[in-house]
Amino acid sequence: MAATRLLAAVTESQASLDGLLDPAGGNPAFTGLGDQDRLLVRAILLSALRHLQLIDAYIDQMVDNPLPDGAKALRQVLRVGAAQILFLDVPDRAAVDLAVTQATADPRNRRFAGLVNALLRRMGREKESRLPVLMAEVAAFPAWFESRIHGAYPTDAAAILSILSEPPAIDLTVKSDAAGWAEQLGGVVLSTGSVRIARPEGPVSGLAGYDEGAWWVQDAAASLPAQMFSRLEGLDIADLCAAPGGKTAQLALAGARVTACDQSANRLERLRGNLTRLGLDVATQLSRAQDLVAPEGFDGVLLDAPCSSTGTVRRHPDIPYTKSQDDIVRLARVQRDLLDHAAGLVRPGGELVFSNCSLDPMEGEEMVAGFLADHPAWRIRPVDASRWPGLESAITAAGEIRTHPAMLAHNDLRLAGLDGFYAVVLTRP
Ligand SMILES: C[S@@+](CC[C@H](N)C(=O)[O-])C[C@H]1O[C@@H](n2cnc3c(N)ncnc32)[C@H](O)[C@@H]1O
Repeated sequence: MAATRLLAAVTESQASLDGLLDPAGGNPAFTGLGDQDRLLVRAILLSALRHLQLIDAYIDQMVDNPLPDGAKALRQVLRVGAAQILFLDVPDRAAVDLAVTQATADPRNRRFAGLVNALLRRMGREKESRLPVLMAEVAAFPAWFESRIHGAYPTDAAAILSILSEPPAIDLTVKSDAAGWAEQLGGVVLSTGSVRIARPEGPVSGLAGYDEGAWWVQDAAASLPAQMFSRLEGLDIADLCAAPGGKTAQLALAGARVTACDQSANRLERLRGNLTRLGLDVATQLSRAQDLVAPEGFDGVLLDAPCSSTGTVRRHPDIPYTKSQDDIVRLARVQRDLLDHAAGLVRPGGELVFSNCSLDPMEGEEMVAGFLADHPAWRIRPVDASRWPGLESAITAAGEIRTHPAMLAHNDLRLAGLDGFYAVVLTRP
């Protein structure tokens, strides 16, 4: 029941999956479940959303008459059943029985219980032969999303779209001894300094080093912006959109005096908890970045701005269904406002690092070009392309960073890929 209700919330009401599944304040249909059921529901939702276009096309091919628009509740039951049958290690019989029970329990679906039973059983019988054909034929994501990726990455779009349906590896930013932690956790050290491990069966909090605060989870691409300041030790640095604090931790670890600001009390609380576990000390400020007043200014400012997050679809497969092109336009405006304000907080000669996890140039290269056109004395300080071996292609001609998920390719898909990120260092005259 919970899975169909939550899938409906994402696909029909554009609710964020992270928000729905948040242990503190998430949807009661999820938070009220026991641990095992939560794991299963999460796995069903991730699989259903990663393969939603394919699942829908499969369902549509199997019914004689197209499901009417009014049959939304029925489609959610079929999607949840199909996700288990096609992509999860759940016995087909159990997935079919559960779907039929659900259909029977809902007055809107009761008369379709026979259809649910027949369709899902047939899916189980035929999947071996039909799934590969559908995978080759059906576009993986909604048209608006695919078209933005094709427009921005004409040569890499196919590789990007293909890896976006894969669950990502886990990258850890370690306080020290990356080689030692890689050996202990069975991972590899990336050129970013991160330790990459294949996704463990259980929660990461069960891994060695978690309790002692030796590392934190942070995609390798997300670890780049904080590394881009030319100097941090002993400097005053503001982290304007800081929670949950991955970049704040890097800045503090490098010896900066950090003021971590976020507009969300809950998320700032999470940041404090994370920094406490890591034994790192920073000042926190609950504030909108636009309202932060600092007459003395800062030596450096990090603006890791809110964005469409399209670079993180591997871990947030709801994004193509909860965001739209209009959101990208709106968020680019928000980012520009925040960037203008952030610029005013930088001391003369200081650095402003702007970053976000969108794949869309409108929220990155184009937005920053607009800022530079309006602030002609500001400059990009180009990143040295040899700094992170293997990521040379992530440095733009202007010296910005532009990563995408098809980078850091690996034969073992469990260890491949990178979040999409944009980052640039801007210097104040
Ligand atoms: C992409 S997340 C930041 C991730 C964080 N920098 C990290 O590395 O862990 C964006 C954050 O910006 C915060 N935020 C959004 N709009 C804001 C604003 N106008 N002022 C301050 N914080 C804001 C959100 O609450 C969210 O925590």
